[in-house]
Amino acid sequence: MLRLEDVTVERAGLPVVRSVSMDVADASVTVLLGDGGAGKTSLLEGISGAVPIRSGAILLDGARIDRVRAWRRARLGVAHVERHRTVFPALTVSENLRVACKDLTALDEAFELFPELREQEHVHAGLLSGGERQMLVISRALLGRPKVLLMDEMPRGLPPVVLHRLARAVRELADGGVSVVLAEQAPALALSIADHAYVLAEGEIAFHGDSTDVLGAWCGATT
Ligand SMILES: Nc1ncnc2c1ncn2[C@@H]1O[C@H](COP(=O)(O)OP(=O)(O)OP(=O)(O)O)[C@@H](O)[C@H]1O
Repeated sequence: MLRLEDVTVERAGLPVVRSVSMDVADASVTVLLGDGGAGKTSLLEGISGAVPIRSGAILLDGARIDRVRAWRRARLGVAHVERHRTVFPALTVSENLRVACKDLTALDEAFELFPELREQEHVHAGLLSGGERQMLVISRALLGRPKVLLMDEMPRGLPPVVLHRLARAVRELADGGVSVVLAEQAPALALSIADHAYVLAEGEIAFHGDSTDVLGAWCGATT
Protein backbone atom coordinates (compact mmCIF):
# COMPACT_ATOMS: atom_id res chain seq x y z
CA MET A 1 0.00 0.00 0.00
CA LEU A 2 2.47 2.64 1.22
CA ARG A 3 6.20 2.24 0.76
CA LEU A 4 9.07 4.51 1.76
CA GLU A 5 12.49 3.99 0.23
CA ASP A 6 15.49 5.74 1.76
CA VAL A 7 13.54 8.83 2.72
CA THR A 8 15.43 11.79 4.14
CA VAL A 9 13.67 14.88 5.52
CA GLU A 10 15.47 18.09 6.38
CA ARG A 11 14.52 20.79 8.85
CA ALA A 12 16.39 24.08 8.73
CA GLY A 13 18.98 22.37 6.51
CA LEU A 14 19.57 19.48 8.93
CA PRO A 15 18.58 15.89 8.06
CA VAL A 16 16.24 15.07 10.96
CA VAL A 17 14.95 11.90 9.23
CA ARG A 18 17.67 9.86 7.54
CA SER A 19 17.31 7.10 4.95
CA VAL A 20 14.09 5.69 6.34
CA SER A 21 12.54 2.74 4.52
CA MET A 22 9.13 1.44 5.57
CA ASP A 23 6.37 -0.80 4.29
CA VAL A 24 2.80 -0.20 5.41
CA ALA A 25 0.44 -3.06 4.54
CA ASP A 26 -3.20 -2.78 3.52
CA ALA A 27 -5.69 -2.66 6.37
CA SER A 28 -3.09 -2.53 9.13
CA VAL A 29 -1.90 -0.37 11.99
CA THR A 30 1.78 0.59 11.85
CA VAL A 31 3.15 2.41 14.86
CA LEU A 32 6.04 4.81 14.64
CA LEU A 33 7.66 5.00 18.05
CA GLY A 34 10.41 7.30 19.26
CA ASP A 35 11.31 9.83 21.90
CA GLY A 36 10.63 13.56 21.53
CA GLY A 37 12.65 14.96 18.64
CA ALA A 38 13.25 11.53 17.05
CA GLY A 39 11.68 12.71 13.79
CA LYS A 40 8.19 11.15 13.87
CA THR A 41 6.30 14.33 12.99
CA SER A 42 8.80 15.24 10.27
CA LEU A 43 8.43 11.81 8.71
CA LEU A 44 4.61 11.99 8.69
CA GLU A 45 4.83 15.48 7.19
CA GLY A 46 7.18 14.18 4.51
CA ILE A 47 4.67 11.45 3.63
CA SER A 48 1.67 13.79 3.46
CA GLY A 49 3.63 16.45 1.58
CA ALA A 50 3.36 19.10 4.31
CA VAL A 51 7.15 19.32 3.96
CA PRO A 52 9.15 18.20 0.91
CA ILE A 53 11.47 15.23 1.32
CA ARG A 54 15.15 15.82 0.58
CA SER A 55 15.71 12.45 -1.10
CA GLY A 56 14.27 8.97 -1.44
CA ALA A 57 10.92 7.77 -2.75
CA ILE A 58 7.37 7.45 -1.44
CA LEU A 59 5.04 5.08 -3.26
CA LEU A 60 1.30 4.64 -2.86
CA ASP A 61 -0.04 1.48 -4.51
CA GLY A 62 3.20 1.27 -6.48
CA ALA A 63 3.11 4.84 -7.87
CA ARG A 64 5.55 7.57 -6.77
CA ILE A 65 3.83 10.38 -4.90
CA ASP A 66 6.79 12.20 -3.36
CA ARG A 67 6.74 14.96 -5.98
CA VAL A 68 2.96 15.26 -5.90
CA ARG A 69 1.56 18.29 -4.07
CA ALA A 70 0.05 17.79 -0.63
CA TRP A 71 -3.54 18.49 -1.70
CA ARG A 72 -3.25 15.96 -4.54
CA ARG A 73 -1.78 13.37 -2.20
CA ALA A 74 -4.84 13.91 -0.04
CA ARG A 75 -7.05 13.31 -3.08
CA LEU A 76 -5.08 10.16 -3.87
CA GLY A 77 -5.96 8.87 -0.42
CA VAL A 78 -3.38 10.09 2.08
CA ALA A 79 -5.07 11.77 5.06
CA HIS A 80 -3.07 13.44 7.80
CA VAL A 81 -4.25 14.16 11.32
CA GLU A 82 -1.63 16.69 12.37
CA ARG A 83 -0.58 17.14 15.97
CA HIS A 84 -2.18 20.55 16.49
CA ARG A 85 -5.14 20.23 14.17
CA THR A 86 -8.16 21.85 15.77
CA VAL A 87 -11.89 22.08 15.28
CA PHE A 88 -13.97 25.17 14.49
CA PRO A 89 -15.23 25.94 18.01
CA ALA A 90 -18.13 28.17 16.95
CA LEU A 91 -19.54 25.57 14.56
CA THR A 92 -21.54 22.53 15.63
CA VAL A 93 -20.16 19.01 15.34
CA SER A 94 -22.22 18.40 12.25
CA GLU A 95 -21.19 21.74 10.67
CA ASN A 96 -17.53 20.94 11.34
CA LEU A 97 -17.98 17.77 9.32
CA ARG A 98 -20.14 19.31 6.59
CA VAL A 99 -17.61 22.02 5.78
CA ALA A 100 -15.14 19.22 5.02
CA CYS A 101 -17.52 17.08 2.96
CA LYS A 102 -21.02 17.24 1.56
CA ASP A 103 -21.32 13.45 1.25
CA LEU A 104 -23.91 12.51 3.85
CA THR A 105 -23.05 8.80 3.63
CA ALA A 106 -19.48 9.58 4.69
CA LEU A 107 -20.92 11.63 7.54
CA ASP A 108 -22.99 8.65 8.67
CA GLU A 109 -19.92 6.43 8.58
CA ALA A 110 -18.08 8.88 10.84
CA PHE A 111 -21.00 8.79 13.26
CA GLU A 112 -20.97 4.99 13.17
CA LEU A 113 -17.34 4.96 14.23
CA PHE A 114 -18.00 7.55 16.94
CA PRO A 115 -21.65 7.40 18.09
CA GLU A 116 -20.62 9.88 20.81
CA LEU A 117 -20.44 12.52 18.08
CA ARG A 118 -23.88 11.75 16.70
CA GLU A 119 -25.30 12.37 20.18
CA GLN A 120 -23.67 15.81 20.10
CA GLU A 121 -24.38 16.59 16.46
CA HIS A 122 -25.86 20.02 17.27
CA VAL A 123 -23.42 20.98 20.04
CA HIS A 124 -20.79 23.62 19.35
CA ALA A 125 -17.40 21.94 18.93
CA GLY A 126 -15.90 24.41 21.41
CA LEU A 127 -17.93 22.68 24.14
CA LEU A 128 -16.62 19.17 23.44
CA SER A 129 -14.20 17.36 25.72
CA GLY A 130 -10.61 16.80 24.56
CA GLY A 131 -11.39 13.22 23.57
CA GLU A 132 -14.51 14.20 21.62
CA ARG A 133 -12.54 16.88 19.77
CA GLN A 134 -10.01 14.25 18.79
CA MET A 135 -12.85 12.06 17.53
CA LEU A 136 -14.09 14.98 15.46
CA VAL A 137 -10.65 15.67 14.02
CA ILE A 138 -10.25 11.99 13.09
CA SER A 139 -13.75 11.88 11.60
CA ARG A 140 -13.01 14.91 9.45
CA ALA A 141 -9.89 13.22 8.09
CA LEU A 142 -11.96 10.15 7.21
CA LEU A 143 -14.57 12.00 5.16
CA GLY A 144 -12.49 11.74 1.99
CA ARG A 145 -12.37 7.94 2.49
CA PRO A 146 -8.56 7.75 2.68
CA LYS A 147 -6.49 4.66 1.91
CA VAL A 148 -3.84 5.75 4.39
CA LEU A 149 -4.43 7.68 7.61
CA LEU A 150 -1.36 9.34 9.12
CA MET A 151 -1.98 10.17 12.77
CA ASP A 152 0.39 12.23 14.84
CA GLU A 153 0.41 11.72 18.59
CA MET A 154 -2.84 11.89 20.53
CA PRO A 155 -3.07 15.04 22.66
CA ARG A 156 -1.42 14.79 26.04
CA GLY A 157 -3.55 14.63 29.15
CA LEU A 158 -6.48 12.63 27.82
CA PRO A 159 -7.88 10.21 30.42
CA PRO A 160 -6.76 6.58 29.88
CA VAL A 161 -10.33 5.46 29.23
CA VAL A 162 -10.60 7.98 26.37
CA LEU A 163 -7.22 6.95 24.94
CA HIS A 164 -8.38 3.34 24.93
CA ARG A 165 -11.60 4.36 23.18
CA LEU A 166 -9.65 6.21 20.48
CA ALA A 167 -7.21 3.34 20.10
CA ARG A 168 -10.10 0.89 19.64
CA ALA A 169 -11.52 3.14 16.92
CA VAL A 170 -8.15 3.24 15.16
CA ARG A 171 -8.05 -0.57 15.20
CA GLU A 172 -11.61 -0.71 13.80
CA LEU A 173 -10.59 1.61 10.98
CA ALA A 174 -7.73 -0.66 10.02
CA ASP A 175 -9.96 -3.73 10.21
CA GLY A 176 -12.32 -1.87 7.87
CA GLY A 177 -9.56 -1.46 5.27
CA VAL A 178 -7.68 1.75 6.11
CA SER A 179 -3.90 1.60 6.57
CA VAL A 180 -3.06 3.63 9.67
CA VAL A 181 0.37 5.02 10.55
CA LEU A 182 0.31 6.21 14.15
CA ALA A 183 3.18 8.22 15.65
CA GLU A 184 3.46 7.78 19.41
CA GLN A 185 5.91 8.22 22.24
CA ALA A 186 4.01 5.91 24.61
CA PRO A 187 4.49 2.34 23.37
CA ALA A 188 2.13 0.20 25.46
CA LEU A 189 -1.28 1.24 24.14
CA ALA A 190 -0.04 1.89 20.60
CA LEU A 191 1.59 -1.54 20.35
CA SER A 192 -1.52 -3.23 21.73
CA ILE A 193 -3.45 -2.24 18.58
CA ALA A 194 -0.57 -2.39 16.09
CA ASP A 195 0.39 -5.03 13.57
CA HIS A 196 3.83 -3.65 12.90
CA ALA A 197 6.09 -1.09 14.54
CA TYR A 198 9.11 1.00 13.64
CA VAL A 199 11.29 2.65 16.27
CA LEU A 200 12.91 5.91 15.26
CA ALA A 201 15.97 7.14 17.14
CA GLU A 202 17.64 10.40 16.13
CA GLY A 203 16.05 10.26 12.71
CA GLU A 204 16.95 6.66 11.86
CA ILE A 205 15.09 3.36 12.16
CA ALA A 206 16.63 1.66 15.18
CA PHE A 207 14.57 -1.51 14.72
CA HIS A 208 11.26 -2.70 13.39
CA GLY A 209 9.14 -5.80 13.42
CA ASP A 210 5.80 -7.24 14.46
CA SER A 211 4.34 -5.32 17.37
CA THR A 212 5.02 -8.20 19.79
CA ASP A 213 8.71 -8.36 18.76
CA VAL A 214 9.08 -4.61 19.12
CA LEU A 215 7.36 -4.63 22.52
CA GLY A 216 9.86 -7.25 23.69
CA ALA A 217 12.82 -5.33 22.28
CA TRP A 218 11.55 -2.03 23.71
CA CYS A 219 11.03 -3.49 27.19
CA GLY A 220 14.47 -5.11 27.00
CA ALA A 221 16.03 -1.78 26.06
CA THR A 222 14.34 0.16 28.85
CA THR A 223 14.76 -2.27 31.76
N1 LIG B 1 9.91 23.57 11.78
C1 LIG B 1 11.09 23.14 12.23
N2 LIG B 1 12.22 23.87 12.04
C2 LIG B 1 13.42 23.46 12.47
N3 LIG B 1 13.62 22.28 13.11
C3 LIG B 1 12.54 21.52 13.33
C4 LIG B 1 11.22 21.90 12.92
N4 LIG B 1 10.36 20.93 13.27
C5 LIG B 1 11.09 19.97 13.89
N5 LIG B 1 12.40 20.33 13.94
C6 LIG B 1 13.48 19.53 14.51
O1 LIG B 1 13.49 18.28 13.86
C7 LIG B 1 13.80 17.24 14.78
C8 LIG B 1 12.69 16.20 14.73
O2 LIG B 1 11.49 16.79 15.25
P1 LIG B 1 10.07 16.10 15.08
O3 LIG B 1 9.05 17.04 15.63
O4 LIG B 1 9.92 15.61 13.72
O5 LIG B 1 10.25 14.84 16.06
P2 LIG B 1 9.17 14.05 16.88
O6 LIG B 1 9.71 12.67 17.00
O7 LIG B 1 7.84 14.22 16.27
O8 LIG B 1 9.27 14.74 18.30
P3 LIG B 1 8.15 15.45 19.19
O9 LIG B 1 7.23 14.37 19.59
O10 LIG B 1 8.93 16.06 20.31
O11 LIG B 1 7.56 16.48 18.25
C9 LIG B 1 13.96 17.89 16.15
O12 LIG B 1 15.34 18.08 16.35
C10 LIG B 1 13.25 19.22 15.99
O13 LIG B 1 13.84 20.20 16.80
